[in-house]
Amino acid sequence: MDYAQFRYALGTQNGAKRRAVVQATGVEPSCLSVPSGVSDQPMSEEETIRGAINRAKAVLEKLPEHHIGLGLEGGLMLDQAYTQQWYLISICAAWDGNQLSIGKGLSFPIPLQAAQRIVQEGIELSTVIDEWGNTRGSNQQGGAYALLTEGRIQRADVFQQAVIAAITPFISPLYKL
Ligand SMILES: O=P(O)(O)OP(=O)(O)OP(=O)(O)OC[C@H]1O[C@@H](n2cnc3c(O)ncnc32)[C@H](O)[C@@H]1O
Repeated sequence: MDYAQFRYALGTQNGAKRRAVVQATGVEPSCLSVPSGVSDQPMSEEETIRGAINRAKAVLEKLPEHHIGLGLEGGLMLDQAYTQQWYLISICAAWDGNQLSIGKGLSFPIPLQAAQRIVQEGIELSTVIDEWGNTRGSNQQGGAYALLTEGRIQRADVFQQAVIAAITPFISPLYKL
């Protein structure tokens, strides 16, 4: 399968997200910041997916000479069913002007202390992660995944899998049977 057959437009300038697309497709996307239309810190899976879709559609509209618009969105969700735990999620939406596809990356539990500060102080996850890791711009680098796992998992790698999941239906012949 040739993931490099398309020209991709990515709805952000974020370095970790750009690397994820390069790793997933083997080609450099055109990057343009577009509004997600959701809060800076999405607090549910539904809101995170909506932000990803908004970005994918907006960037393809702005860069119509591309085949696929990609929206990558990070967010938090509370698992009320089993663990009462907050999870970091990484979603990719892919839109070709006709068909929409969603890929979901690794869902990772975040410490209660981080979730409480985000909810109570209205701050973003990256603020807490940068504070704890004594870094700046962690969301453009390894992210919370890298801090929590001491580098075993990188934000770009998680989004890479989400991107592959989202674009494979446009590429694999098995979806056209
Ligand atoms: O530049 P854009 O594309 O907006 O990327 P972003 O990282 O700022 O924004 P997202 O919408 O993907 O994520 C929502 C918020 O969650 C934060 N966030 C998400 N995943 C993160 C991670 O792995 N590490 C640190 N912060 C993260 C992020 O910094 C935002 O404040």
